[in-house]
Amino acid sequence: MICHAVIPLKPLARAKSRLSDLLTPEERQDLVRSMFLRVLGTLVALRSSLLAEVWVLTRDPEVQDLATLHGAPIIHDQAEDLNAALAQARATLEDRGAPAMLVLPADVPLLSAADVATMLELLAQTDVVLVPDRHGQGTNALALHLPCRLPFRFGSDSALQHQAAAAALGLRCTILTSPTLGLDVDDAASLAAYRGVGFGV
Ligand SMILES: Nc1nc2c(ncn2[C@@H]2O[C@H](COP(=O)(O)OP(=O)(O)OP(=O)(O)O)[C@@H](O)[C@H]2O)c(=O)[nH]1
Ligand SMILES: C=C(OP(=O)(O)O)C(=O)O
Repeated sequence: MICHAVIPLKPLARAKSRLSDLLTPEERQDLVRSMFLRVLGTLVALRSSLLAEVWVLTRDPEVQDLATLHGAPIIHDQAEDLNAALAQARATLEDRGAPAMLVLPADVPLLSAADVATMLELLAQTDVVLVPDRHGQGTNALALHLPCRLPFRFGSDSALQHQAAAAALGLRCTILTSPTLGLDVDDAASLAAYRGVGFGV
């Protein structure tokens, strides 16, 4: 399954606001930048094998420069929020005839090549693959065949929201739990877990 990965990233200066009590603005930006580069590095290493392309969805000029340094094309985020930005990115991929889309946020730094391979293996047998966060509530990754009408429902309880939206469209949704991809760093506990494995500011 040749797939296009999309990494959405909001402006660094606004990222990880939930960590503002713990980290200074500079520490937050360093954390987000380092996590993004880990995710980007993992994915660009899979181009020409599992992935046809790795796109970075952002409006932040620094993030665009980092993506370009890694040979990743930009989708300039012109939307109001994450779900609208992902819909914009999906339209771009569909216009290019991409057969599948893999959404991987920039805050899942333990992402492994095996995670990507497993998601794409599962996608060959289903309509949607969803990786929930470690609590089973958020959505840490989503793989779709294109074209696809599934609405993006990132936000609170998004794992259930995406499953319900898939069911409403008659789409089969396969859940993949992963100890690596299941960790998104967005609060004190997940930051401690990330630091516990030897990373993170
Ligand atoms: N391009 C783009 N990416 C976004 C947008 N909103 C969130 N993201 C990214 O989507 C991923 C998951 O979002 P969150 O977990 O909410 O991350 P966050 O917004 O930095 O965290 P908080 O500010 O604490 O809510 C992260 O990589 C964000 O940078 C958006 O409007 N546009
Ligand atoms: C946007 C999401 O991430 P978080 O829950 O970390 O905000 C989500 O899981 O839908």
